Order: sequence, then structure tokens, then C-alpha cells
Amino acid sequence: MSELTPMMRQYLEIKADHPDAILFFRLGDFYEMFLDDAVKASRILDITLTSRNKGGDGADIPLCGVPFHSAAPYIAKLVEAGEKVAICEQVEDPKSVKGIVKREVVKVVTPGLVIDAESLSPKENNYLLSLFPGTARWGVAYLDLSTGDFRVTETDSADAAWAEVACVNPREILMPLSFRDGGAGNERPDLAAGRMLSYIDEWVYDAEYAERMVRNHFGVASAEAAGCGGMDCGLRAVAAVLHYLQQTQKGDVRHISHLQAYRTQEFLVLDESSRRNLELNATLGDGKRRGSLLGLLDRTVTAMGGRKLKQWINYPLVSIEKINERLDAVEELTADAEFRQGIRAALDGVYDLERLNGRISLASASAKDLVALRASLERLPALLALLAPSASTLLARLRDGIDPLADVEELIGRGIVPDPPFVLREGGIIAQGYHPELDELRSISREGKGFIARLEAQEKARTGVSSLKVRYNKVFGYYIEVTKSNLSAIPDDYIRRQTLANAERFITPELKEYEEKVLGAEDRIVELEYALFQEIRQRVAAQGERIARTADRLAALDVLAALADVAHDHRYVRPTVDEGDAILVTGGRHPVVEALNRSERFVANDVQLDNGENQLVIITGPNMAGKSTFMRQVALIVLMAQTGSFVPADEARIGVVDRIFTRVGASDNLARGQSTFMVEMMETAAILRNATQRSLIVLDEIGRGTSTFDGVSIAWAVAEYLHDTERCAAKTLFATHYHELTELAVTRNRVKNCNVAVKEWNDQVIFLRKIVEGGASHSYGIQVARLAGLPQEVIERAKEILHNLEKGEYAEGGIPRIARGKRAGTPKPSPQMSLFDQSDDLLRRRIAGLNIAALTPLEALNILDELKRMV
Ligand SMILES: Nc1ncnc2c1ncn2[C@@H]1O[C@H](COP(=O)(O)OP(=O)(O)OP(=O)(O)O)[C@@H](O)[C@H]1O
Repeated sequence: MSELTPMMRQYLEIKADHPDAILFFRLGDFYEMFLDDAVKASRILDITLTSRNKGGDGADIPLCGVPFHSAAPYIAKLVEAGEKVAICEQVEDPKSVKGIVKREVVKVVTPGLVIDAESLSPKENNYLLSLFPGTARWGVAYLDLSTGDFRVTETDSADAAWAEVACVNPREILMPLSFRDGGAGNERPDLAAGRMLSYIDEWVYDAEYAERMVRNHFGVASAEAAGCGGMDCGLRAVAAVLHYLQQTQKGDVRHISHLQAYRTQEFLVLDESSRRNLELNATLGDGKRRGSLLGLLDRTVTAMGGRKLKQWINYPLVSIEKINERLDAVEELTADAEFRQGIRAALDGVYDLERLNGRISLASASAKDLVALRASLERLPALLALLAPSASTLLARLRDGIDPLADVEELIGRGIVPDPPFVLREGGIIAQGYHPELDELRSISREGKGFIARLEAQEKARTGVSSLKVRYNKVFGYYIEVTKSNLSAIPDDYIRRQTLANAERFITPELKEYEEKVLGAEDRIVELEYALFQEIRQRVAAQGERIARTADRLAALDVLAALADVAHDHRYVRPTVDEGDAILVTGGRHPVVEALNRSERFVANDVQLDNGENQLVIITGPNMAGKSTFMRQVALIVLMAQTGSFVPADEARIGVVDRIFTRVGASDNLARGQSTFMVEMMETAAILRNATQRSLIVLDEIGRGTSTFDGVSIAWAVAEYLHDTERCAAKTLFATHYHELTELAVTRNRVKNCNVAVKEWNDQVIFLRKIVEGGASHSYGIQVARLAGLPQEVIERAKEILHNLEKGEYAEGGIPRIARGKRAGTPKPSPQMSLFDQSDDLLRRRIAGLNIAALTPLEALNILDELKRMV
């Protein structure tokens, strides 16, 4: 160390405190990076890596740098690449210190703490999530620093905690340090992938420290008052977030004024695969918003509304009262088009108040941001006037909670010019009349400029040189420029300053004197304007809590108006949501499929599910008939209803459900190294474990990932279990190609059979898309295969095999005579076929004939021996 230059020593000391971040070290107008940081950053940023000898021992130090005034995109790119960036500034004025200027890290930017508008998608939250595993429960807290949205909950298992992670979809996860070696994230690599994992020292999770952090941050007397009473693990997760903020954001985080604690039971629970299968936020195909439920419903006009809608869709409610409050509001807005459009128009000019608020609080807001805030607030009085007559409870509550913030609007309007520049340190920001001293300095500066014009005219007259110019540049200040051909006309008091190719530049004492006055004023103006701006920004920041509350209400209003707008355009109806156990839908449609611009008209269908006769509906029908579409549509209608939205149906009555489970199609999870079938069975197992009588289950062709007999057996057993086990006798839609399952209805009284009607015509199949009662008799798989363009030869052969199978022609040993026909070959016996083995029948009969009650132990043993030999 002693051989290093003092600056390098300072660098290494600071770097030692931030080993996991790339250190942006401020040197004059640049941020410099050194050593390994420089190598890494130059590669990611694609900038030149140089080196200089600062090591003292002759070794070269790799180095690269970016200009400080355009650093933002570079920082964003590093963070995007999954790096942390520590910004180290000079915290003393270099002019006023001798030797090395003091430097400190003023901020650490990490993926979970991005606030820069350009790096964020307007309608998506950017969450930092904190996990704390207690002994019995897990704490989960998450914060969007850019908006101040901060939530906490607790789960009773690791699985449920990771399910929250999947739902929240954070950019960065905080975990106790012990997790690093214990391999947290390793248990769910699929969920940890692509997110930054940051580890926090164990002591931060200490109960007392956690409580103190929370009390201090929210300025309350207890954790209870902050909202996380009774959530011991949640509290610790929150504390880790606050601690991390303290370490990374040296500034104010006043906009994080509210912590929302919730219990997962307050919401309809959807697991990760259901959210994906139902295409709530993104399509299965290309992962885009467009084509998803969110994409369809998102008619919000503000970014805050867009984020809130996503929140609502992913956390549907279970409280009938709250659902009906939303539905009342949507109804009011749907019924009156003028009212609705008026509100949407008023909201349309409202900027992202949450993110503006965040930037204001974190002192990174520009003057343009303040003007955007003012322009948004200006719209509120008209909006409030529109809302004045609204009758529904929720609309009235939102209206009463919107604070027009007239004081803030007035302050910005008075203080900041209407169209300020982006840069903050060149003046031109503060309005005339806001500050007397500033006005005076400005008039001096203006007069100075008038003087220059007068001087130019005067000197032209004096010298007779009409091309003489008085100009200004940063290096020489004000000067008089005379072309070489006119040099002879120059008076004696001109002092030469600079010679150019065909001109010379001069100053005069008079010019210098005015320059000092003008430039002095201009420097002072810039300084004063910056100070005044900061003061205004701070005064606005002090109102952060009010702004946050108003923003939240505007967002909710935006969502309600958007839902009403969709409902109106797509002819949705208000569902009746109640405590009953029935799901009754007439004329139901799939909201997204119906909205696609297709040649085929969408066929509406009814559904009746309850915990009585219609508990388990088995749906059979050909491929492509519309089974999946139908089942998803039922799930989506229930989910929309509990979100507070109208639904695509003629009529709907929804008894509130507590969870929706879907097991749909094949979803490989190669990241977790599991086969399609394995994933299918794991998801099925989770459903059987967690479903309740109040749940809705959608099972699409379970068991199809394995051999037919295994598949049909599993499907059958699962269906039976869902029917027979009281705990999880959930309302279930069960689509299957195994027609055998329709026989369940014979022995089980809460099973119903339905099928999707088709018409056969000339060996072709015509899809009617209508769900009707009863089981289907055919799969029409071969006809569909023909539609798909399989060669005629293959189709013919398939028909032949099917024919033999249907005739039940089995060879000895139970092997179907599929080979009968033109192309006989020897089929390989399959162990699966033994299900049909005659000896099975013998076994069964033998066992059925036993009277266990009358057997002695010895007889029982003998019979067991006999049975074993038969096998
Ligand atoms: N009610 C309907 N009205 C109009 N078109 C529909 C309807 N239901 C489904 N479709 C269309 O039919 C196609 C097939 O539907 P779906 O995937 O639901 O069939 P499926 O019976 O589940 O098929 P498979 O058994 O092969 O998985 C879809 O692309 C959809 O666009």
C-alpha cells in the first residue's frame, strides 16, 4: 500500500468496502474504474480499456472511464447485465482542499434498486424481495424503490414463500448470509435464475434490531403500528430491506412511507403454473403481454394504473364485500359512458406520480419531473368535480382520498418555469418573480448583454470596421474580433489576446470590467437557481406521503375505469358473487380467444359446478374440439369475477373460490431437470395436497405423458380421490381422452359427464364447439390428424389399427391384434397389456371369493402362497 499513490490508496480503501460492486470513482469530469472492475466493465460497456502506471512497483493498472454527465446509460447497462454499481463522489470542493480530496460512496445501484426512468418499464414494478426463513414460517417482503410500494407477508412453508417469489417476480432477492453456503436459490434454481441474489449479514435479522429498524424508518412506536404486528418473520424480512436501503441509498427514502402487510389467505391463491397456464400476464407461446388476460384488460391510461391492474389480476380477492365494492364501481362506470370517458380523459394526462414521487424523494428528480408533477396535479380538480356525484362506496372513497395537493402545485407553478431544461446546473429553471435576488442578478446579466450590443456598435463606429464583432467563448471570455485586413484601423487601447488564421482577438479594459460583472452574475444565477431548485424539490419531497396516497387512489380509479371500458366494449356482465358453492355460467366465453380476430365465430357455453351433483365434470371430446378453451374460460371467468371485473357471459353466479389449480398440457421444466411427466405428476400431487372444497381445479388430460394404461389408471385414481376425499372434494373440470373415465359417473354420484359436440360428415369431423351432457364415444384423433396433414397412407393404416382395437381383438396374452390387416408383423408383447390378462381375472375372482372373517391365520398364509404361485 505504501508504494501506491495517495489516490490509488484511497481507491483501494473504498473498494474494500464494496467488493461485490463495480466502483465508479469520480475523478474530475469522469468516473474511472480500475483493475478487475475496469476489465469487466470495459467488456460489458464495450469501451476502451487502457492502463497507467500508478502502482509504484512498475505494474500497469488497467483503467477505463465514462464521462460523469452521461454516466446514466452506462450504469443502466451494467445493472442490466446483473452488476452492482457503487457511485463514489468527491465530497469536498477540490478548490478548497490541499492534497487529496475526500471521496465517498453516495449510492449503490443494484438491479432491484433501479429508479432511472429509462431502465424501467412503465407498467411493470421493479421489485427487490427479501426472504427470511424462520423455524415454522417464512417472511417475504418486497419493495419497489422507484414507486415506494412496500409489502410484507408470511407463509407457512418454503414452497409457499417461493410461490410468492414467482408471483412477485423480483429482480433481486435478499437472503441471510447463511443461505449462500446452505444453497438457498439452489433449492429453486428456476426461480433464482436471472435474478440477483444478495446476502445480508445474519445479525441484521435479529428480532430487536429488526424492530428498531422498522420503528425508526416509519417513525412509529412499534412494529405493530407499522403494519407488521404478529409477523415476526415478516418483520425481519422488512428489516433486511431497510438495512439494505441504508447501505445503498445514502439519501432520503421518505416516499417509502407505508408498509402493506397481507396474509396470503386474503387472496385467491394461484400457483405459478396456473398463472402461466391461464396466460394471465403473458402468453405461453411468446411470453408477451399481448394475448394474455392482462393484455386484454389493460386499458389503463396511466402507468400506475397499469401496475395496479397487474396486481389485481395476480391477487384476486376472496372477500365478497370487497369484490362487490369493486363490482359496484365498475357497474357505475360501465353504465354511464360519458362519466367513464370523462374520467379516463382526465386521467390521461396524469404522469407516473409514484415514480415521480420516488425520484423527488431520492433527490434525483429533474425540473422537468417537477413540472410533470404539476401538470398532473392540475388535472385533479376537474377529476374531482366529475367524481362528485358518484354513488358507489369505492368510487366515493377513492374520490375522498384524492388530495389535489394545491399547495404543491402552486409551489411548483410559482417556482419553476413551464419548460425547464434537463440539466440542473446551467440555470433557466426558476421562474421570474420567485426570488428577488435572482431577479436582480438576472437584470444585471441582461443589461450586461445589452451593453455588449451597444459596445459592438460603438467600436464599429470608432474604428470604421463594419465587420468587427464582440463575442464570447468559455476560454477567453468576451473579446473583440477584427479580420486581418482591418488590423490597421485598431485603436491603441486594444489588447491582443489571440491570433487566428485570418483574424485577431482583442480585449479592452472597459470590456473586461463588464465581463466580470456579467459573468459574476451569471455564475451566481446558476448557483442560486440550483439551490432554489433543491429547496423546492425538498419541500415537495416532504409531501411524499400525500402524493403517494393520491397516486394510489388514482391508480385504482384508472383500473376500475379500464375494467368498465372493456366490459362495455365486449358486452361483459356483472357476475353475482356470493358465499354459495355454485359456479353457474350461462353463455360463457373465453375473453381472449373471443377477442382474437378470427374467421370462426366464438361459441358460448354454459357450465354448472357445485359441491353436490356437479362436483366433478368429466369432459370428453375429440382433439381440437375446444375442451381446453372451455375449461380455461371457466377458470378465467371465476378469476375475473373475484378481481372485481365483469365477465364474458350472459349470466354468471360465482360462489367465491379460495384457490384455482390448473394442470394443463405439457410444460417441460428443463431448468429443474425434470421430465414432462414428472412435472405433471408433481403438479397433480400438489393439487391433491392443497385443494379444499372451496377450490376450483382444472385438469387437462392428466396421465397422458405416460403409457396408455398407466395414464388411464392414474387419471381414474385421481378423479376418484377428488371425489371421495372430503378435504379436497373441489369443484373440478376434468378433460380426458380416456373415455373409460365416463364410467365413473355410474358409481360416483357427484360426477357428471360432458362432451364437446361434433358432427361427422363424409368421414370428416365438424366441430360444433358446444358442450353437451353425456360422454363422447369417439376421439376423432385420426380425422384431426388428417386435418393436420399427416400422409394419407399413415391415416389409412391408423384407421385399420383403430378398427381392430375397437373390435376388442386381442391375441393371447392380451395383446391387441393391431397387426391384423395388410401389414401383419409380430408385435412385441408389452408388460402393460397384462392388465387384460386372463390370469388377472382368475386372481380377482379367487380373492373376491374369500371370506376373510372366517379364515384362520394358517389358511390365510396358504392362500397367499397359492396366489403368489398364480402370479
Ligand atoms: N367455443 C369456441 N368457439 C370457437 N372456437 C373455439 C371454441 N373453443 C375452442 N375454439 C377453437 O378451437 C381450437 C381448439 O381448442 P382447444 O385447444 O380448446 O381444443 P381441445 O379439445 O383442448 O384439443 P386437444 O384435445 O387436442 O388438446 C382453439 O384454437 C380455439 O381457437
